[in-house]
Amino acid sequence: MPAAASATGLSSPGAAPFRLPASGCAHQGHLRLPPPAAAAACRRRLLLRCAASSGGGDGAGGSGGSDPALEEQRRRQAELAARIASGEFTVQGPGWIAPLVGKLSKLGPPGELAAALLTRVAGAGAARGGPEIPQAVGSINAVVGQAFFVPLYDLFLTYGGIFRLNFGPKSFLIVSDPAIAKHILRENSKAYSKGILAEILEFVMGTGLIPADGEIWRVRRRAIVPALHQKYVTAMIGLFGEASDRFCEKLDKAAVDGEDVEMESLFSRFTLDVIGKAVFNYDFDSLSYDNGIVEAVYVTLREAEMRSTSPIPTWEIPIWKDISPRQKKVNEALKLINSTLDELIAICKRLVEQEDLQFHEEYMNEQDPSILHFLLASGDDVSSKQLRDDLMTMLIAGHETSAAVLTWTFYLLSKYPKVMAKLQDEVDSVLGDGLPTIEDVKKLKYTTRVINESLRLYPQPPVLIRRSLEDDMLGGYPIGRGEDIFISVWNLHHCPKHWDDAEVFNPERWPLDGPNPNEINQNFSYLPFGGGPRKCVGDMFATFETVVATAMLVKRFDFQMAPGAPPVDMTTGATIHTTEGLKMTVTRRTRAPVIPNLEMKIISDSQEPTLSTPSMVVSAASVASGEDQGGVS
Ligand code: HEM
Repeated sequence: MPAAASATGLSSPGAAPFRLPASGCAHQGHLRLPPPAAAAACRRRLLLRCAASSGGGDGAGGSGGSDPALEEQRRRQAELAARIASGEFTVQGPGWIAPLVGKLSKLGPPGELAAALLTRVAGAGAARGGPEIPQAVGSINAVVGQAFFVPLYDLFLTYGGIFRLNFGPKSFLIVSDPAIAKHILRENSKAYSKGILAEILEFVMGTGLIPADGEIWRVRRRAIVPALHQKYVTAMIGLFGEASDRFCEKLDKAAVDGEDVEMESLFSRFTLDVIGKAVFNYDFDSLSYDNGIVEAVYVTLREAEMRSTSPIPTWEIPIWKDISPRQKKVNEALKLINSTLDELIAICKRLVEQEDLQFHEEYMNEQDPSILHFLLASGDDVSSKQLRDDLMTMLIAGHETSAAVLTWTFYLLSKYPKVMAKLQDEVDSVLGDGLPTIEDVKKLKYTTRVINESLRLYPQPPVLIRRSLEDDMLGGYPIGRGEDIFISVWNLHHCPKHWDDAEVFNPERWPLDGPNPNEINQNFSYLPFGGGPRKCVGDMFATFETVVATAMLVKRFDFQMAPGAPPVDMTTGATIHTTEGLKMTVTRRTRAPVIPNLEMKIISDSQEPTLSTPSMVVSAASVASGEDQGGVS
């Protein structure tokens, strides 16, 4: 269970956002930072606390032995801690800023511009003479070579639930406090836009639902949400099962050939196949083939990820963007995707025109249950460009996220064999030989908890991005319009104050008979699908997809890290990737032979079951396949 979710603390002036331990380590703004020696002592205490709660040990599952990835993570944390303690990131804010901003503002437009710049560099609080948000300045080197959200965790432990981070002229507010996250995402969501995210994604998603703001977002959200109705999501379970079955065939071949497999790329292909069918009824079949369109999708995705992590926007440099081979490739990929989407839209339009249409709330075309079909059948009055933007957005939103969840779930399962054993027990008792049904999925409660817990440890994406559209108060601090904000879901999900043994993969922390954990019942300490009006529209879809895939894969196979596999480290794009893939050895599962007992049902030649005693069953199919006799299911 989450540890006590206190949202009051020492790091802000009023109703402060996050309370660090009663050691008084949290600092009240950059004007009151302790001297480096005190910071070092404070930092050591924090580290000790975190190390004590760090996972990799036995925990619920018992990985048995130290995890090199965790060791490396600890080493980096200690290194960064030493740099924080040395004062490298700490700026002492001068008290002359507020009066100077006041004077500059009175000097007409040039003065106003200078005041705005100074406000941006110094922070809104200082510029307004109000309490100042704790401030850290980083050298870009602090983030290079590791996923950028990792050092933010250490800074969070030092500076509290909201602090400012400056990289040269760029300034960001880092939010790791549930109450502030709730304020931005839900209570005052209208005052925040997608900011940088919209700018970065414009080239691929245009005004699709993720980057869109204002009226366009409102209209498109209202059109798209109804398409993911209960009946549609239930129908998708069949699709998840079929795709998982194809995945199993692929793994089966590798198991027979004794070849190790790189699971991260396979998960990516699996989820691409699923989302293509689900959103616009297109079979990428990327698990079987590499073709032009699959490559085009990946070129585009990698470009989006590169743009979201690159410090210099080379793609905006006028001549460079026309002659750079990389940009040419991206443009060609986009052209191919757009023409494919246009073709799919045209085909679907023809189908809808020929249909004897009776549109209603849970409308679904049995042959083509895709979201595109629903949107066109609903008479959605939308331009082809907007429709394309929406489809592209869902393709990307529903692809890499689910793939990343599956990747990290299987990594965690390989580290926690007891969790894997319990998971396989549940799956064996629930799933039969056919594809899972909605009833089965509802019974896969532990499997669902495994996914919930994997999403806690590896949230996808690890940060949510916003920009303030007006002045506001965050955790008692005034902030100005135009602030770029990162809500660190990673920090929220790893906060030692909120979670017992925060670093341990422990699906048991979520009771099986309890509600499905979400941002509401965890009061914004757990945000796997965001929160407020911009919450993910595919949360149910994605949960069922990852549950079905996990269940079907672990039913058929055992998974271990391959001998000599590279260490599994994190890197960031839009989601958390591994640095060098997830190389695993996959083996067919063998199960202990079932010894028939007198309580078992005897199957006659005619396949009509005759009961020798009133209760139990051995199915003819399982006898024929040898499943229960140590064979392969
Ligand atoms: C495990 C898989 C998934 C995860 C972890 C996930 C996570 C998220 C998160 C955290 C957000 C909120 C972003 C923000 O507030 O800035 C979001 C938004 C969104 N997601 Fe997902 N998502 C997943 C799967 C899907 C799928 C399968 C679809 C489509 C079928 C989808 C479609 C969207 C869309 C359209 C939005 C934007 C909603 C809006 O702004 O109104 N997602 N997702």
